[in-house]
Parts: sequence; C-alpha cells; structure tokens
Amino acid sequence: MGVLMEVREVSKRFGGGVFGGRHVVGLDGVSFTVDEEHPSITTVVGESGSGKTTFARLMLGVTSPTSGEVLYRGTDIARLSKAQRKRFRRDVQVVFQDPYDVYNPFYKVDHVLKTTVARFGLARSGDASDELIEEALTAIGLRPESTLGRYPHQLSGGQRQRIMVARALLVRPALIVADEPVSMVDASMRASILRTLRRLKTDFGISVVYITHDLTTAYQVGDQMIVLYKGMVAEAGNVDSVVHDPKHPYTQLLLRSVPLPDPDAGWSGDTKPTRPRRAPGGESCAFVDRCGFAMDVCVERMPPLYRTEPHRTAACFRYEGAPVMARGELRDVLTARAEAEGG
Ligand SMILES: Nc1ncnc2c1ncn2[C@@H]1O[C@H](COP(=O)(O)OP(=O)(O)OP(=O)(O)O)[C@@H](O)[C@H]1O
Repeated sequence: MGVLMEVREVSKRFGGGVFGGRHVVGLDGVSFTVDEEHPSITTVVGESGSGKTTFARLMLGVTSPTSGEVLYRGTDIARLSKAQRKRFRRDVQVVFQDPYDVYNPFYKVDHVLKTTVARFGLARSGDASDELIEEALTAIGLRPESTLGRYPHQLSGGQRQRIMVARALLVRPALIVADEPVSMVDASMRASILRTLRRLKTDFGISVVYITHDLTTAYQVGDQMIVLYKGMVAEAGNVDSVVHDPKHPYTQLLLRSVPLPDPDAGWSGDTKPTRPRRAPGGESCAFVDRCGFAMDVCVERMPPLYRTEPHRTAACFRYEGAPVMARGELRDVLTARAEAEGG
C-alpha cells in the first residue's frame, strides 16, 4: 500500500532534435501522486493544447518524459521488470475519448470483454468469464441481456463508452485514466457515465484521473483539480474551492465561459485580455498576453507556484507573499486534501 503512481517534475518537449530546431512544450515540470490508500478523482483541465493528453500518455507509459520521472510503486515505469510491468498493465487502465476505435466492428461487443478476461487470466472457465462480465456490466448500470450479443454499431455511443468502463472495471485496477471520456456522448448519457466514474471510487476504491477541457464535468466528477495552461500547472486544489474561488486569471477566464451547475458560483476578479506585453525572447508568465491583471513582473519572470492555502496553489504573482512551493510540492498540496478527507 502507499503511493501507487508518482509523476515527479515531469516535462515533455516535442521536436527540437539534434539540429536545435524549435521544440514544442507538451508538459513542463508537473508533479502528481496517486495514493492507493486514499482513492481520489483528479480532474486535469485545460484548453486544447494545454498538455492534458500528454499528461495521460506519460502516466500510461506510452510516451516517455524528456525530464523527470513517472514512478509506479516506486519504480520508474521505463525500468519495470516483466512482473512489475504485468502488474502495472493491470493496475492502471485507460478509457479513451472515442470508444468506437477500440471495437472491432466485425465482432460482437462481448469480444472486447472476453479478450480482457482472457488476457489477464481472470477466469478459469467460459462460465466464470461470462459471470465476471455480467457482474461488471451490472455494476456500471448496463443490463447484460440488452448489451451482450450486439455489434458495436447497434449500441449508442454512451453504451459503448460504458462497456469500456466495464472493461476497465473487470480487471479491478487501482487507477483509471479517462481521457475526455464523455466528449463524444450525448448529455443524458454523460451524467450517467460521470456518476459511474464516481462510483468506481466510492464502491470499488479505484482512483480516477479524469481529463477534460470541460470545466462543468470536471466540477461534477472531481475531488481535486489541476488546471494546465501551455503545459504548466496554472492552478491546483480541491475542486470546490478552485471552481468557487479561482485564484489564477486563466481559471477565472475558463470559468467565465462555462455555465456552472450552481448559478450563484461567482468569480473573483475580472480578466480581460489586454495588449500583448510579453518581452520578445524573455521568460515571462505564459498567460501574460491574455491576462487582465498583468504587472511588470509578469513580463520579466515566470511565476512560481504559490501555496495560497494548504491544499491550493496558483502560479500567479498576485499571490506573491504566499509561500513559494518547492519543486515537486504539488503532490503534497493535492495529497493534503485526500488526507484531510480520509479519502
Ligand atoms: N507527438 C507530438 N509531436 C509534436 N507536438 C506534440 C505531440 N503531441 C502533442 N504535441 C504538442 O504538445 C502540446 C500539448 O498537446 P496535448 O495533446 O497534450 O494537449 P491537449 O490539452 O490534450 O489538447 P487537446 O484537448 O486538443 O487534445 C500541444 O502544443 C501539441 O501540439
């Protein structure tokens, strides 16, 4: 027991190469921990290109960091032994944005579930396999008799996605990384899938990293939130306080553009884009060109993460005076909440 996964000061750059061309920053110095004893739902939000998918791919080990480490049970995932890798593949499951891609259109949906049972050796007989599959479908609110025996195209996008959640649940993972799981699903199904994600935590003790550009669903499903901007953490903390009292002007901007379930939810401050002030070639706050609060210091330096409260942090000079977080301390900010709540 203890720490299941740790993302430690991870950065990912694309391109550049040996000839020194321009590189693109996918992720920059992000730290994060998944604690096995205190399952939690962490939402990672940000607009297109903010680094959300890069974050997911790093956690899944399908891409490797340019610097920093991704650890699974204390071992760098690039250096797992065969046995550790097998366990990792089982412990950490993924649900993708578009479930249709995962299905083979020539096979009934049962196939994708049976393959998972076989791959992980979850059952000793066909009957035991069927039983497990039915259990998983029922647990996520699907009726096996109206789901099994059908082809992918005979089900709705929402049903296909829920089968993907059932598939992940089959192996009883410790963590599910869900990358935009409801963005292709209609509104009625969306709420039900989000409820299912929460039940994964409450009923099965599974942590979820929920990746989305949609603050409304992030608010509905998450315990804690990491707001990414241009690959960097702009703000992080527990979902309620981030949404009801956003600290970073970028989060405030994001919140201004979405209808929240709570109409009384206010936003502190007023962020209007101002004229670009970024110093050419200089290091400045990544958000300075869009920020209505930009000060001289924002053009001169990059803001560190300030720990505005024990479980909150924001990379913004407006909070100068609050303790500056040490490298990697983000995991403590988010863990502090999990500990405070006992899960
Ligand atoms: N394989 C790649 N090669 C080059 N650049 C990449 C690659 N993958 C991502 N990037 C760049 O890294 C940055 C972060 O991309 P990423 O896909 O992680 O963002 P995102 O927040 O998931 O966006 P979206 O919501 O559009 O999927 C972007 O600028 C993107 O163009």
